[in-house]
Amino acid sequence: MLSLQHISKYYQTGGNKTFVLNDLSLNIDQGEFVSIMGPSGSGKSTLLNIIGMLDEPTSGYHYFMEQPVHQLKEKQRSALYKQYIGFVFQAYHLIDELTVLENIETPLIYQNIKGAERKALVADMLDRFNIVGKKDLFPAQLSGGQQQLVGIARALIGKPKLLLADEPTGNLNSKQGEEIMELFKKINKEDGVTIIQVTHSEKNAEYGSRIINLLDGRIESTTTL
Ligand SMILES: Nc1ncnc2c1ncn2[C@@H]1O[C@H](COP(=O)(O)OP(=O)(O)OP(=O)(O)O)[C@@H](O)[C@H]1O
Repeated sequence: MLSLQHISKYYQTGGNKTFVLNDLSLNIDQGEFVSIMGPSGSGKSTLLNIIGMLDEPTSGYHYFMEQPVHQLKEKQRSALYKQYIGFVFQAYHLIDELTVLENIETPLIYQNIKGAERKALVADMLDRFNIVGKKDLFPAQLSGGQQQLVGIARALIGKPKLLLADEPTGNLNSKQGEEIMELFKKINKEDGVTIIQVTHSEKNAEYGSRIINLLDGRIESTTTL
């Protein structure tokens, strides 16, 4: 599904190049649940953002769903993203002025899905995530755990093949975090959604089938569970 080959990313600081990712290669198959760990500054978010096409490497080859992402134009990349990828952020990134229902609906509007179908899809998602009663509330009226559920519902509404999550439980208490991890496990097992998550938590990482440890922009070790 995903192949990164010799990916590097550096920033020019003064006369020096600071490498955030250094000649990193990685393959991920459809159906995997991968956890990325590593100390602060080791390049985890940068790697996830490159996989999610929110950031570009300085060099290297990036293939996703058989497409050479490194050769695609911005418009083609964004079409690929919209079709296949859902992104969940630590800070939720919900739109404050929109209700729960409207936040979840947003990706479908971008995908030009008609009103009646949108309503049906959102209703299913609200039901599945047990948040029907919250549909007309605004994000500020929800707990952190509920906001993250909305963030995940929004990421999944377009039926992505790949779900990317950057510290999805970082702002949650351990019970809420566990619920999110259980939900990820279910999405991965039952719906076959491939998941790549960045986490600082050993416990959360173990929900995955493979743990990749980054150090200084390189893969230091990989553990298969
Ligand atoms: N625009 C930039 N200019 C220079 N350096 C940058 C820039 N953006 C990111 N970096 C550096 O890239 C490195 C990796 O950042 P990244 O966010 O990928 O790390 P991380 O492993 O996700 O860290 P954390 O666990 O703290 O979130 C950091 O040292 C950061 O300072």
